[in-house]
Amino acid sequence: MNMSTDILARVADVLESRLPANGGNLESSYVARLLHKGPDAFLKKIGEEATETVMAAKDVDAGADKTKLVYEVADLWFHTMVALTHYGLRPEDVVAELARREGISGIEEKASRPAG
Ligand SMILES: N=c1c2ncn([C@@H]3O[C@H](COP(=O)(O)OP(=O)(O)OP(=O)(O)O)[C@@H](O)[C@H]3O)c2ncn1[C@@H]1O[C@H](COP(=O)(O)O)[C@@H](O)[C@H]1O
Repeated sequence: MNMSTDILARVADVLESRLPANGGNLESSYVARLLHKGPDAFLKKIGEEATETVMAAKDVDAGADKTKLVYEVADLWFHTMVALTHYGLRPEDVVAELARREGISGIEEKASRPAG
């Protein structure tokens, strides 16, 4: 693993420790509270952060600096990682899927799908 995937794995370890089953502390942990509230709460956050990402990208198109876009994508990745944690998945699963797709053109992949 490299530095980028190391940080994803370390954050995922912390997120797992916040699961209700692992005694996540509702007093001190934002993640424990979000996981405790359940899917509706963190899936709503993913929708919000995706929208904020789109808005930040449009701001870059209009001349704004790119820092806000990085913040919003970090918020989006973080909240998707909370969802992965709830569903018993890891960022390594997503990285493995991207690795599987590496070098396969999207156009080629779509054309090879069964008709119908
Ligand atoms: N990467 C993050 C991270 N990114 C964003 N956030 C929090 O996500 C929350 C939502 O952000 P918003 O700007 O949408 O805030 P808001 O509108 O006030 O939030 P809502 O009340 O609508 O949910 C804020 O409280 C942010 O601080 C994060 N909280 C935690 N982490 C990671 O998760 C770890 C565990 O966090 P805790 O469980 O809180 O200790 C941390 O050590 C970090 O590594």
